Amino acid sequence: MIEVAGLSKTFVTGSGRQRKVVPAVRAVSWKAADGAITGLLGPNGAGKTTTLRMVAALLSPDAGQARVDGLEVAREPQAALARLGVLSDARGLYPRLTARENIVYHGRLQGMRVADAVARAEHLARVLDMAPLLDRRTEGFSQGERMKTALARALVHNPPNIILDEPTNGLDVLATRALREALRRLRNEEGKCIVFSTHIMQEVERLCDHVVVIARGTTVAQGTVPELLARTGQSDFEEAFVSLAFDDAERAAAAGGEGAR
Ligand SMILES: Nc1ncnc2c1ncn2[C@@H]1O[C@H](COP(=O)(O)OP(=O)(O)OP(=O)(O)O)[C@@H](O)[C@H]1O
Repeated sequence: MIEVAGLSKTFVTGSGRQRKVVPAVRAVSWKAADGAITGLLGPNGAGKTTTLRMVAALLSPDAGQARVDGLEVAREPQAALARLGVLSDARGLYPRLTARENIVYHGRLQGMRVADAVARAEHLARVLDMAPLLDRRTEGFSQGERMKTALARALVHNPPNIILDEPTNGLDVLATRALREALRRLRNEEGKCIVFSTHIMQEVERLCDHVVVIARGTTVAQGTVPELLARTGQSDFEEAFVSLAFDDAERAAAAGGEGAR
């Protein structure tokens, strides 16, 4: 289970007249259950990546906590990360190593024995339907092949929790479907707690058991897709999202832009 409570982060860039204060995440709170897929849905710049980076101990929060299976990430990062798989958008594979070597190497970094990491790579190759890739160098892999390899690498230590930052970025329709299928399997067969960020409504509708809508750095709504539809009185999820995530001025500006084209 992943739990975020009152999480906040402000970035300060530049100095003097160039000084800018960006409140990226403001008191964000949500819970992601085991055996469920939770989607963080928000427009560009809403604070999704910053939130997930705090969950992954890559950034420290100014206030609030992120907990992984009850372990506070900022206080016990190693124990929390042992229970967390992280797939960031930078896939960061070693091109000269095969997919198997990339996965096993990551397992070694996680403190696994070689034999265990090798066995786990084989298992994940079956679950993620990527066995033919295992002995190829990752140099030249397609986006979808890279994504599968990176996902296997993130899962090598068999973490009960997984976070993925915009995992379908750059994937074509078949690779996106394959990823969705893989995430469903990890939820249904292994009971994982899965959290992913996206700004794509269809992905959320097709995949998510729970949706957290983030806008302007804060949580504006959460629930199932039918609950969010009922709450906004909409039958179309895109309309529901727009009414939750944008204020009147933003909606009017977007409508003006559409009319002008
Ligand atoms: N290292 C940083 N320094 C300064 N500002 C930052 C930094 N990282 C993020 N921000 C700002 O924080 C805000 C939230 O960014 P974030 O990347 O978390 O949004 P996001 O919801 O993931 O957006 P997207 O869907 O566009 O990736 C943005 O205004 C962004 O410019």
